[in-house]
This record gives sequence, C-alpha cells and structure tokens, in this order.
Amino acid sequence: MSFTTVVAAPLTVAFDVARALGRPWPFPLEEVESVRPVSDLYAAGPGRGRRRLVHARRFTATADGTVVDEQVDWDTGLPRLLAGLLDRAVLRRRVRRSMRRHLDGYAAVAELRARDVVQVVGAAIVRGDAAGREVLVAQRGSGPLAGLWEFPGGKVEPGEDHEAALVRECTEELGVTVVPREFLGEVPLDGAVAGGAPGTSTLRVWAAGLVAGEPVAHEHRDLRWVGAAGLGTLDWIAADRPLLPAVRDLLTRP
Ligand SMILES: Nc1nc2c([nH]c(=O)n2[C@H]2C[C@H](O)[C@@H](COP(=O)(O)OP(=O)(O)OP(=O)(O)O)O2)c(=O)[nH]1
Repeated sequence: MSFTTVVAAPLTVAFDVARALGRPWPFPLEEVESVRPVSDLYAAGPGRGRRRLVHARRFTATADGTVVDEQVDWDTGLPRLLAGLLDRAVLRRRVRRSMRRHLDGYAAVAELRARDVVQVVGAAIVRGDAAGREVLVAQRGSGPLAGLWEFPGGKVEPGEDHEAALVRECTEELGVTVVPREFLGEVPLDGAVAGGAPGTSTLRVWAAGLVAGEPVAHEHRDLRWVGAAGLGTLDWIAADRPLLPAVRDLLTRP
C-alpha cells in the first residue's frame, strides 16, 4: 500500500521528525537501510507463522516542502486465499487507518519543528538563451568558508516565505531584483547555521531570472558569470556540489 504526504518542512527536518516519531505498528521494526535525509527502510519478521511487514519511506525536496512517499507491504503467512480474504476484510482498512492518523500528527509536528531551524536559500541566476547560458556564482569574502564559491542567498528569517527570502537576499547582496523560476533542489548543510545543530539546516536552491539591475558584489569578494563547462572548475563549498548537475542541466537544456 502506498501513501504520499507533503510536509511543510525541509528535508532534514522531515526526515529527523519521521525518525523520532517512528511508525504506527504495535510491534517493533528493525532498520534494514537508512540514508539520511532521503530514505529509510524498516522491517519486522518473519515472525510467528512467517508474518512479515516492510515499511519504506522516501523523502523528496520540492518547492513546497518535502514529499514523503511510503510503501507498506505485508505477508500474513497464511495460505493465499485466506490471506486475500483477511486483507480485504480487515488488514488494508486497519493499515490505512493507522497510517492516516500517524501521518496527520507527523505533518503537524514536522511543520512546527521546521520553525526552530534556520534554513538557507540560494539563487542560480541565469542569463542568456539556448545558444549560450551562464549562471552567476559568488565567492565568499569572510568567515570559515571565505574564498569558496556559492550561490548568492542567505538565511530565511522566521516566518518568511523561502522565495521571498531569496528575492530579499539578492537585493541586499547584489543590488538586483530577481524572480524565482524553478526549484532546483535541496542539500543538507554540515556546519552549524545561526547556532543550530550541525546538519539540521539545508540549502534550497532556485533557478532565478534577473528582472532589474546589474549584480554588484556588496558582500562577496568576487562575482562571476560561468557557463556549464566552467561550473565544475570552481572551488565550491562542498555542500553545494550535489546541486551542480541540476544547474548544469539548466544551462545546457535546449
Ligand atoms: N548563501 C549561501 N550560503 C551557503 C551556501 N552553501 C552553504 O553551505 N552556505 C552556508 C554558509 C552559511 O553558513 C549559510 C548562509 O549564511 P549567510 O551568512 O550567507 O546568510 P545571511 O546572508 O543571512 O547572513 P547574515 O545576515 O546572518 O550575516 O549557509 C550557498 O551556496 N549560498
């Protein structure tokens, strides 16, 4: 059986809250495989009478938050005909009811928890057309990451919409007006952001268009427009690297 929930929280928060709440089954499950913050797989059994339950979750970042896709499969260990009857008469309904109650609580807790974690947004500002596109990259001027390249952006303020934060940061840092066009992806940040625990914040990046102004480095050491070939040659903040294929795709798509 499949379930899909949209949680108004970034990946790490959605994943960590899901782990803390566990699953709605009245017996313990064992971890089979977990990859924070993208997936986990737990199973119970085979137990008495070869009963078995497998519960897999996949967490995907989207512009609106995290989509959690869950798959619950079970085997009662009964002969096929009997098992089919039991499934139809009782089990499917019971599983659906347990999951629905669990997921409603989960979504609410994750949304609340997200308010306590400072998140970072970044803009992949693109210029040009199919004949040749470039993205604006910025070199940090101070702090522990000084000298490394990043996407212009910064921390989302409490209660602020993520895309609004992106527009505000680009105005403050570059003196330009941008419009977010497409969500590109999200990665966990290893370091502490604004005093938060390391690994709880994420960087969420949007492709953006320039609608007014020419970028000026108000806070960065340097700014550069680079094409797809130049992207990989820069000394990026390590956390940003998994986002580069999506940016490259943006620059090379027809
Ligand atoms: N803007 C940006 N920050 C990134 C990227 N990758 C990455 O790890 N970070 C980290 C560095 C910082 O710890 C944090 C962003 O903080 P910031 O100092 O730029 O934020 P801000 O503009 O709101 O700064 P401030 O007003 O609090 O000084 O995210 C990236 O590509 N862009």
